[in-house]
Amino acid sequence: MPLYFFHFYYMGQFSVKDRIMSFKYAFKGIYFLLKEEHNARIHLVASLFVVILGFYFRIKAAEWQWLIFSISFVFVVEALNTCIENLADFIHLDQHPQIGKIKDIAAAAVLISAIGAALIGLIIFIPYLYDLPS
Ligand SMILES: Nc1ncnc2c1ncn2[C@@H]1O[C@H](COP(=O)(O)OP(=O)(O)OP(=O)(O)O)[C@@H](O)[C@H]1O
Repeated sequence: MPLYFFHFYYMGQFSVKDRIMSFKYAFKGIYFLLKEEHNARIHLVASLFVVILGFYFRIKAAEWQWLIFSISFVFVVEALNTCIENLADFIHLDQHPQIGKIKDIAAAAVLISAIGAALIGLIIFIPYLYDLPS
């Protein structure tokens, strides 16, 4: 019997219903993120503003690609940061220097992604704002 047969056997039956449910859970995750994380809401407002600006200046396809990538990247990092914070609180609700360090490093990841996104935004929009060749 080929090895991959056992692999698929142990994975269980493929189910369209289960796949649809996994989408539902993921959307629930987006709902939790926007409901509980103020930073995610700020990012949403900033993203909408930048998208409106993109349409206003009719930016190029390659510029949209960078914009979409940086917007989604910050959301991804924010979601992972929220997971880490929730897990840390679940494991150890009391104050602990190690938990503090873990949360600080997770917050650093969000900050780094946000700085990167802001720089990409500036590189795209400054030429449009000052009518420079982009
Ligand atoms: N259990 C803990 N032990 C030690 N320090 C902690 C603990 N919980 C939080 N801290 C410190 O407080 C900071 C803020 O933690 P908190 O969980 O409030 O995140 P937050 O500021 O609400 O983050 P976000 O804005 O992403 O929701 C952490 O980065 C960490 O330095």
